[in-house]
Amino acid sequence: MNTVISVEHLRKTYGDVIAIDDVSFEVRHGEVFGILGSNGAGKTTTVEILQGLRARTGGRLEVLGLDPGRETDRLRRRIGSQLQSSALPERLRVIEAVRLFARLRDEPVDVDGAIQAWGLEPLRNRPFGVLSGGERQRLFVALALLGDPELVLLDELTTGLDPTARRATWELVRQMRDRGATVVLVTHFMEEAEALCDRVAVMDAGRVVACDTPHALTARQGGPVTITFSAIDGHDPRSLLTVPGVASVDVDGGRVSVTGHSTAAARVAAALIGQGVTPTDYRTHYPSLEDVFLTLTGRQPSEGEAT
Ligand SMILES: Nc1ncnc2c1ncn2[C@@H]1O[C@H](COP(=O)(O)OP(=O)(O)OP(=O)(O)O)[C@@H](O)[C@H]1O
Repeated sequence: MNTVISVEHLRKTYGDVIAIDDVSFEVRHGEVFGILGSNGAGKTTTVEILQGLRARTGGRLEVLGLDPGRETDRLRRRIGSQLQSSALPERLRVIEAVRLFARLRDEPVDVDGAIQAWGLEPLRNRPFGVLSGGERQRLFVALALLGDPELVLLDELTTGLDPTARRATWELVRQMRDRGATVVLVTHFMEEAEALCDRVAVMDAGRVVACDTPHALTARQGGPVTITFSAIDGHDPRSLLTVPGVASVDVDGGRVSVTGHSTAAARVAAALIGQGVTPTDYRTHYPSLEDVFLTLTGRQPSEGEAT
């Protein structure tokens, strides 16, 4: 699979502040790659260096075969980048914004096609200033994707959106990927990363502390699976300790709690049925990316950098 972005030992300092200490990762063609981290982890600095908006202090970097530090203009024509909200004047109409950005592309852009594709037709003549958060994001996605860039960089795309608008925006990201773009998505929403990303890099204090698929990370670092159900008269839950993969069995206030390897959930269910016991409230909690994040960094994704 082609490598679209290759980052090796990237470093960025601002005077005494080490924003990026030592970051390495690769992004492959056609994937949605997540960069996760709490506030101040170095995510924005990383994606700004990737598109040549900031100079690196050290390390090697290649984006679409180009050096963002030296070949910035050539690179910018091939990538789509999400704007910050403040980047558009309040009175600029949606259609005017799309036309303006279309002119910045080398190749002719089908403006009406873009308006249709991203559901902007009803908003066509509305000024940017009156758009809702979700409508703005839709416009930003459309602008980032004008001219079908090979690589799209999105930084905190859904911050400030309500759950419905957030899910609608996730759909837009999936559409980008289906059109063949490679997407780099900066987020501190673990649920978003789990829903969208093929692979994620977890950043903490200027370093990548893990990089893999969400599934591999949760299987490796998310901790055990927990199974709970109500104790049943005449059944000794400790008999489950002999089930392969089970690590512990506890009974507390009539509630049985079993922990173990991810394969234990199915095996415990089978063992219970074999013992003639069928709990009606059998629940399984699989570790999530949030658990992984906590294990790896010792903090919640929304927490700031420890000082
Ligand atoms: N221009 C700058 N001058 C000095 N320090 C900076 C500058 N830009 C960023 N930093 C510092 O570098 C570190 C990384 O910042 P960055 O914005 O990349 O983090 P982030 O992971 O994107 O955080 P957030 O989720 O809050 O946006 C932070 O400690 C920040 O204060």
